[in-house]
Amino acid sequence: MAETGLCLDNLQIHHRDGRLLAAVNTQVAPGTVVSLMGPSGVGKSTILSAITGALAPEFTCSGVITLNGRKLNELAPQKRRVGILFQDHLLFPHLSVGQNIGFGLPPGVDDRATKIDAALYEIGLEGFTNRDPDTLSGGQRARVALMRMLLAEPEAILLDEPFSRLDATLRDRMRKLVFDRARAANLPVLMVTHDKADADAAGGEVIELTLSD
Ligand SMILES: Nc1ncnc2c1ncn2[C@@H]1O[C@H](COP(=O)(O)OP(=O)(O)OP(=O)(O)O)[C@@H](O)[C@H]1O
Repeated sequence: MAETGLCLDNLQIHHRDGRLLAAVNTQVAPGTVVSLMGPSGVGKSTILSAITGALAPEFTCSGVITLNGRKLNELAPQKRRVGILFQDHLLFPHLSVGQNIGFGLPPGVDDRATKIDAALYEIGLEGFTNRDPDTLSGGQRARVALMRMLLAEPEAILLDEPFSRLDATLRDRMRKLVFDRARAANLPVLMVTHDKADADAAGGEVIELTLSD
């Protein structure tokens, strides 16, 4: 049977000139979190880009990335079914909150307005459909970004320091929301963080990357 979860089998990222940037070999089981830590510039975000298919042309990657037995390496980003959350909780500024959420829904899905309303209700933002994203607080933006990602029904979640800009109370709430949702949906989560408390809250394996010479 094909292996479930997210597997990074000897994933190596090289600069175009051949220098090694980062290497990682791990398996993230469904419903668990693996934390990627290490100094600034060690290549944590670049590893996530290799998984989403958004690796900058300055880099190449080798090794095999599989998600629930599907090899991702050559797949177009939109076919990988990997969701990612960033620290800036990037929302489309020219779209309303409802349209931002709706962006996560697969095209052609029925009853979009009802699904968007239900999603907003679930994150405590009932009635926010027509609001401009710029009028939201950081915590509200974070929840909208999370919902938009989940509605796309990803098979794995990548987190690039999504809690780092939130204040302590919101950070706790957001961590719980993300980890609970991932566990409930049995999704593997790979989280980049500088904050040991994030890794402690996640409770899974911690991989410490070190700078190569
Ligand atoms: N698009 C790019 N073009 C060229 N170099 C890049 C690009 N993106 C990142 N780099 C370089 O690759 C290295 C790794 O960057 P990356 O963002 O993956 O590190 P990181 O470990 O996530 O750092 P931080 O913790 O500061 O976010 C850095 O030296 C960075 O300057």
